[in-house]
Amino acid sequence: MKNIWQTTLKKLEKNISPQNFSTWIKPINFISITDDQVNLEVPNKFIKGWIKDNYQKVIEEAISDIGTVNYRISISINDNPEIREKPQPEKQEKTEIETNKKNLSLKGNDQFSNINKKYTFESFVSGPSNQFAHAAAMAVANNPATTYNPLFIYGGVGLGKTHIVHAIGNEILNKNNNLKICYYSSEKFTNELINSLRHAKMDEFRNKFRSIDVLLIDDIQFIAGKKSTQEEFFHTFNALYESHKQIVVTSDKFPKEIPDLEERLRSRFEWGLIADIQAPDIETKQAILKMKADQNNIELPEDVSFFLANSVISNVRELEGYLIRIGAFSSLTSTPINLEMAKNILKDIIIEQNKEITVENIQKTVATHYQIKTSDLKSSKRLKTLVLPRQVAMYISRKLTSSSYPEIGTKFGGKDHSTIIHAIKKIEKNLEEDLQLRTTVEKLINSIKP
Ligand SMILES: Nc1ncnc2c1ncn2[C@@H]1O[C@H](COP(=O)(O)OP(=O)(O)OP(=O)(O)O)[C@@H](O)[C@H]1O
Repeated sequence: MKNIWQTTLKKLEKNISPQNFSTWIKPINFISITDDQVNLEVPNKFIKGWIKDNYQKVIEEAISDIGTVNYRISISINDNPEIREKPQPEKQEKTEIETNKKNLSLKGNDQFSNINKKYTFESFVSGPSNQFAHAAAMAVANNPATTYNPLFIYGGVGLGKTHIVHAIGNEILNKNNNLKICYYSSEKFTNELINSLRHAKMDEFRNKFRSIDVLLIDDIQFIAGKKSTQEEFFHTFNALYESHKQIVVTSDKFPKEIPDLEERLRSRFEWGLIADIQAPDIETKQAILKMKADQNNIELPEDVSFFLANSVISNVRELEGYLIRIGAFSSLTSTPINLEMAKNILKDIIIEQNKEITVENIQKTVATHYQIKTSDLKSSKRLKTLVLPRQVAMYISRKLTSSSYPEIGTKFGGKDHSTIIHAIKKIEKNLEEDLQLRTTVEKLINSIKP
């Protein structure tokens, strides 16, 4: 019977992206088949819900295809983490420091954790754009180091990554104040490493980081290109992972998109769960505004909230900044907030609603994202690192502007219209299969659209 499941897995692997396959399908345990029912087991409620919503039909079809029976699946939960197949960390050479597990620097959570009490799950508004990351973060906070390790959260600037990471820390601390939780930006990690190197205090540094129960590292993209930081972080990661400690990492990019990041680190980030945060929709932005207004005792009329939510494309920090500005003006002048006042205060800073979308703007945005020159997009160089951005830029140009294929061709250095059609078809096809590309293109489109 287990053979049926093995064959099903092979079929599913062909039809589901590797990322989704390893996140959702791999944790499934086959239990038994009774009549037309296949009994499966998963480690927690979150995975069960996700599979039911997204993969139940695909799995049922894949199993039913094998024989003549139309199977249904039944999923139960086994919350014993041992049943979950986990990738085994590569064996790491032990340094003398790693074998010395003495706790030299950790004396108590409060002086060490750097957790911002303000950022909690209660003060985090969940909506379609961040639902997945939010649910994954809650799962980690409820059961650290059992299911999703590491948890890798990525998303654009000001979309709540730091908030959610602190929320994990606060939630864990609320439940178990004895755990050593440590929040660090990757910049701070680097600085501390440099100082420790300079002052010959590497033993202390290592002991400190390797005696943590939950390590929260924010903005990991900043260690890109820094060889010794990556090296040290790699060993810290391994030491913690091997001792079943929770690691949470945030980044502004998907692991594969972080330039100059060592492959061995990149692959470790992909061991656990990768969850993204997208730009919030209008409703979520308004809900965030309401929460922030309440927190700051600001009376925010509905039309002003709508105006703000509409004016800020994605960055929640920016949204919050505008709200505080209007609130401050209202309080200093003792006048209630209204739409005219809000428009007046923000007239110089708010992004114009009708910002024109042009092929040139699209080229600039895409080139910045991929860290290449706009002239490379217009060139005919066939380097792999240029071909994809070029095709993405062509695809978005066609999608967001009314330019014809020949017009787009002209703006891309005089290319034939058939080249543009080919590029667009290629991207359309890849978008169906490649989650990472889909996320990138969605992010680019969101940042280009006013
Ligand atoms: N869903 C949300 N609910 C409530 N507040 C939010 C939400 N998303 C973002 N914020 C708020 O927006 C501000 C910026 O968020 P945060 O610093 O977490 O963003 P970030 O993604 O870490 O940004 P960066 O990329 O610059 O590091 C914070 O004040 C945070 O509380």
